[in-house]
Amino acid sequence: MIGFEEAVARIVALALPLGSERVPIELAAGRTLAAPLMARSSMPAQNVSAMDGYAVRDADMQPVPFNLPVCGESFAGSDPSIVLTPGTACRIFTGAPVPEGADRVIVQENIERDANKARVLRPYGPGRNIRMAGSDFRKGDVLLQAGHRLDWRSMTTAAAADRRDVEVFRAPRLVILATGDELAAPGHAHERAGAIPESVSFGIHSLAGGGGAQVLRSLRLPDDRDILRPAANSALADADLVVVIGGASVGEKDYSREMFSEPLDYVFPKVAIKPGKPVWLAKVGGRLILGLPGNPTSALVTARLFLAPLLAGLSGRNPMDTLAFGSRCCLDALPQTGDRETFLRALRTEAGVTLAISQDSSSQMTLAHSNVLIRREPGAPALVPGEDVTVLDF
Ligand SMILES: Nc1nc2c(c(=O)[nH]1)N[C@H]1C(S)=C(S)[C@@H](COP(=O)(O)OP(=O)(O)OC[C@H]3O[C@@H](n4cnc5c(N)ncnc54)[C@H](O)[C@@H]3O)O[C@H]1N2
Ligand code: MOO
Repeated sequence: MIGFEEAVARIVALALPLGSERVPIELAAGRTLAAPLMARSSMPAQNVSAMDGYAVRDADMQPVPFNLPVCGESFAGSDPSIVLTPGTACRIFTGAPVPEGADRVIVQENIERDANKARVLRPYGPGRNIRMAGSDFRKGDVLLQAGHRLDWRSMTTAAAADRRDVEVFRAPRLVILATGDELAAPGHAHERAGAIPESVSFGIHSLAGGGGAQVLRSLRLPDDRDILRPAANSALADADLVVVIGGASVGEKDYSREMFSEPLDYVFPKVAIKPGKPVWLAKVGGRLILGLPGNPTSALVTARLFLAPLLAGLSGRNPMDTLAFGSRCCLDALPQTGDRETFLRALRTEAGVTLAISQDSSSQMTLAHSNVLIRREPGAPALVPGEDVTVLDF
């Protein structure tokens, strides 16, 4: 059985971008640029005022107080070709074109307006209060490099480039299949004896969306081969990646592998980790199938460790960026690790990390109260409180 590092190495080798497409900027959030994004025009396009006040010429300045007649006004969006008549001031607002000939903008707090006159009352200081054309970026500048993921901050930068469409890597299409006779839609489990709420797909859907996938559908299926097989085949027909939840182990109704008609070409059939040993990844044609164990904590831990880097790579990002391990002081004692690499659920606070109250792989309560995984090597010794441990955001 391969270990965690080898499983990740195999994912990195096969998680390559699925190609690129042009999308309207309003659909580009969360996508990764497939080409550099160049500015169509300079920002600002002309010299603009940084403040609300009056544009003046230095040659007209006198010891305060003094008066200047006000001729004209410039608002954000006004005609940029306006010229400042010598011996006058122009009323101006933040973001408005600075009239040709003006050297500075005096903020209105230093000026008293009296009908057509601006009376400069106080010394206005050395600041010119003018943003020069191209001072943020210039026409043709590369604002964002290929490989950059458009987050909420860089979406603003991208839109500022004045491009209607952007070239991004294709979002991996995902189908989620949750299997198990016992599963009911949340809100309906109590209606049937033996049923439990199908919960894992909700976590996986959310992780996948945040990871850049387009989730085509998420289905809840019984352990019935006649129902599983067509669902599995149509998932493979539509998706780049199918995520199957449950049935990964050796139970008599564990059909997650045999529900696919075509033979599975395993990337790995299981991994020596705890929790989540039955996790598997296979190729069928050009598609991928990731089988997650049904136990909710096992499913979410294996999704964090393997689905996150897989989606990153398929959508044009570096898979290893999702596996940035750090080090933290552990406030609890840790037991010796068994023969599998172990990922303990824990909560990070300013003081350090504390173990989740239950380390059972079926736990769902603790998922909401954990935000890191503590990674421990196989056979790692017991630790006393206060020692540093390796952690990953969870
Ligand atoms: N004899 C053995 N038994 C088990 C082994 C083993 O090696 N030999 N492995 C254990 C390990 S480790 C795990 S993890 C589980 C994984 O089993 P499956 O992937 O086959 O999961 P299921 O049997 O389908 O379900 C396990 C558990 O999780 C609940 N479940 C399943 N899907 C969902 C869902 N979508 N939402 C909420 N809860 C779900 C299910 O009801 C079961 O309680 O196998 C061990 N057994
Ligand atoms: O992988 Mo299982 O997660 O140990 O219950």
